Amino acid sequence: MGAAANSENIKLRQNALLLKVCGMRQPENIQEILALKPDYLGFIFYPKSTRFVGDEIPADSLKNMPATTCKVGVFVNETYETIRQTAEKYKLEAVQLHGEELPELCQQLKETGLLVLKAFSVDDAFAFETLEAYEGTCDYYLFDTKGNDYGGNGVRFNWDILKNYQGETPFFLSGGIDLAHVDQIKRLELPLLKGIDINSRFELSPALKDSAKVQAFFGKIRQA
Ligand SMILES: O=C(O)c1ccccc1N[C@@H]1O[C@H](COP(=O)(O)O)[C@@H](O)[C@H]1O
Repeated sequence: MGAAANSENIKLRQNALLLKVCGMRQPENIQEILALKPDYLGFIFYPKSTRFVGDEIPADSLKNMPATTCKVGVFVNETYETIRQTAEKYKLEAVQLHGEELPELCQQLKETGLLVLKAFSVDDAFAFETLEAYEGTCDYYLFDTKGNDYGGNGVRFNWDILKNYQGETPFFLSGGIDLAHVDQIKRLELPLLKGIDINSRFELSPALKDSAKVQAFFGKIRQA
């Protein structure tokens, strides 16, 4: 799917929470999750992650994905060139920058037509002023829990802190989200919350998603 078509799709679905399943790797498992029609599917291009795609996914296998699902590459402190080349190779439509990437890199990548999600590690001391420099440089923020690793820690942060967010960029909620959290998510009164990202809490083993559990989550969250 091209970037323009993709942003059109996202606009059409902007009233519902966008659902992203991250950390995919095995081709059969990818097909199982695609059958559930996620809005975004994430692939980790961070070599130190247990979910690193490595060579397990032939670049070709990501080329023929349904137009309704946006392919996201997750990167940690990579260069512009590496991200661009990887995006080209795997035909990614979006990039999630999950390290200490600067606003300039977000802007540069956005200008290429890629959708840009910039992740921030949140704890009770998170300084929302940090985000001011990123306004307008990315399409979404992604608020994840500050933990030992860059991502995939499986731990939630205190969502109440998001009431302090004064910015204009819409965001995804991430970090340890599990099936049991659906009701709490639905009660959140955060107008700029546009998407939910699930990952390690839906796994049978690293990068292998439990499709029945993902289906249960999607079913509950998509219920009016
Ligand atoms: O999942 C990983 O291994 C990972 C590694 C490096 C950067 C990001 C990573 N995953 C992202 O982490 C968040 C939260 O995941 P979890 O629910 O806490 O397991 C999610 O956005 C993933 O995209």
